[in-house]
Amino acid sequence: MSAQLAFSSSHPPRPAEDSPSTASHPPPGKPDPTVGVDQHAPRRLSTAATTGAAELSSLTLRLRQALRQFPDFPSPGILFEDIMPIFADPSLHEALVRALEIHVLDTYGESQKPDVIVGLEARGFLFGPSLALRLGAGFVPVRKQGKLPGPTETASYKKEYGEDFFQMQKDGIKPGQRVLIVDDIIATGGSAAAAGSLVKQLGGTLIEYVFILELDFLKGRAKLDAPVYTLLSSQEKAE
Ligand SMILES: O=P(O)(O)OC[C@H]1O[C@H](OP(=O)(O)OP(=O)(O)O)[C@H](O)[C@@H]1O
Ligand SMILES: Nc1ncnc2[nH]cnc12
Repeated sequence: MSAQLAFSSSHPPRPAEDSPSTASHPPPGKPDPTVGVDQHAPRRLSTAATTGAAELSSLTLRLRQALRQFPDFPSPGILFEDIMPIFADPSLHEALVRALEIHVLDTYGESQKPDVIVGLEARGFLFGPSLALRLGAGFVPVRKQGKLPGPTETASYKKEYGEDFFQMQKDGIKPGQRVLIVDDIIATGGSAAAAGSLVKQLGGTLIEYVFILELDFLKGRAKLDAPVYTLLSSQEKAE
């Protein structure tokens, strides 16, 4: 039942760069790293990316140790993963936001990073806004039905222990904006899939889902049609 540390991602690492570049202005003599990348070619990580990977590894070890599990909450048979100790400790809170920042910058670089972080109610609100601020992105909430004023889009979903409706404000995302969805946990994937469909209904380009923790045995990522990254994976199926 113990949590396993993993950097779980469907992304290949970002191509090597010796100096920063953008899609329109790659460094002189270098191929544009965002165009025509051979996904299967072996890659050399830059010094910065290697340093980032080492820092990420040490941060996630600390984060994993902070998690607590509560059997039979909120209903019998559910092993509840409690992430709140991370937020009770400022140094772990900082470690979480820094780990996610490293992941996004190592994956997308400055030039391709998201315009908008979308966070899911309620636990996606705990770190989505801080991550957005670090990345210079906007933060837009996905809320449970009936909480947001003005015109909204609605999507229904089923989760590990119930059914619900999510909403976003129609003007929350401008067509073509690059969107990254964050939440604390992916279990069945129902919540995240509904959030992804809302982002697309609003015209956003969904670049990635990012979670702190993944309940691997529920195979929630199979419901998602964008890349998925989780800092930690955990919970083998309960006996
Ligand atoms: O992958 P899924 O099966 O959809 O489950 C994951 C979702 O369940 C939890 O939220 P919950 O709906 O319990 O609400 P809360 O964040 O308001 O506590 C969790 O924070 C995720 O949002
Ligand atoms: N097992 C679990 N622990 C914490 N949050 C959850 N959300 C859905 N399943 C969960």
